Amino acid sequence: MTQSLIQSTVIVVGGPAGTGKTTTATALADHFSSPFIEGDVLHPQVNVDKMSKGIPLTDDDRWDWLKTLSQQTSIASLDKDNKSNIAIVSCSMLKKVYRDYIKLNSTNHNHIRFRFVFLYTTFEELINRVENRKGHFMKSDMVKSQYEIMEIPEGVELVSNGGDSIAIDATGKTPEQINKEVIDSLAL
Ligand SMILES: Nc1ncnc2c1ncn2[C@@H]1O[C@H](COP(=O)(O)OP(=O)(O)O)[C@@H](O)[C@H]1O
Ligand SMILES: O=C(O)[C@H](O)[C@@H](O)[C@H](O)[C@H](O)COP(=O)(O)O
Repeated sequence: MTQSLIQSTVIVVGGPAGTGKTTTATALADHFSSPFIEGDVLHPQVNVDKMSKGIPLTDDDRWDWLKTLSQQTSIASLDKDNKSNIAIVSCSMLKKVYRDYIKLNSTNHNHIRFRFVFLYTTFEELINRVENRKGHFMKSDMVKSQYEIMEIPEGVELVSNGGDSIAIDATGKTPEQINKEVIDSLAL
């Protein structure tokens, strides 16, 4: 695939609960003047109910949600009124198979460049942040299951090796530092 076929870019900001997805995605949207879609808003009510009770989602609960967020963000990136030709979405995308699924289920994956920005930090920091977060269905008892299944992008997944992903260790960094590191690493 040559660069000339690329019409737009979808940036998916991921990582476990409390890692800073919404904070980073909002800052990226501001930087690029691009739309930001909060992935949690696209869950069907049945998923929200499950997570609210502290029950982790299964892969079968996730596929339709991942497809929906991929397609809505792809459409937003291609919208003729979106001059940046970039759209941003937050999604935990904890496993490689979810990242692959998001890309393959886009409306037009041959013409959309994907960038998966995976943020991670320590388990203790995540627990602390999620416990202090108000008004969200994810409670801190869900962080353990997320941390256990989390696959930080590595090897051929990385942009530096020809892939679509960047992995950012957010530990001890301010949102501004993280944002700069992300923008420098995106290779857009
Ligand atoms: N780099 C950071 N350092 C310290 N706290 C942060 C940082 N990034 C985000 N936070 C805080 O952590 C909490 C979770 O951030 P949020 O962006 O909502 O994460 P997520 O969307 O991944 O769940 C919020 O209270 C936010 O203000
Ligand atoms: O920021 C958060 O609170 C979480 O990351 C939240 O977004 C949740 O994890 C997913 O929406 C559920 O999906 P998974 O079970 O696949 O993480």
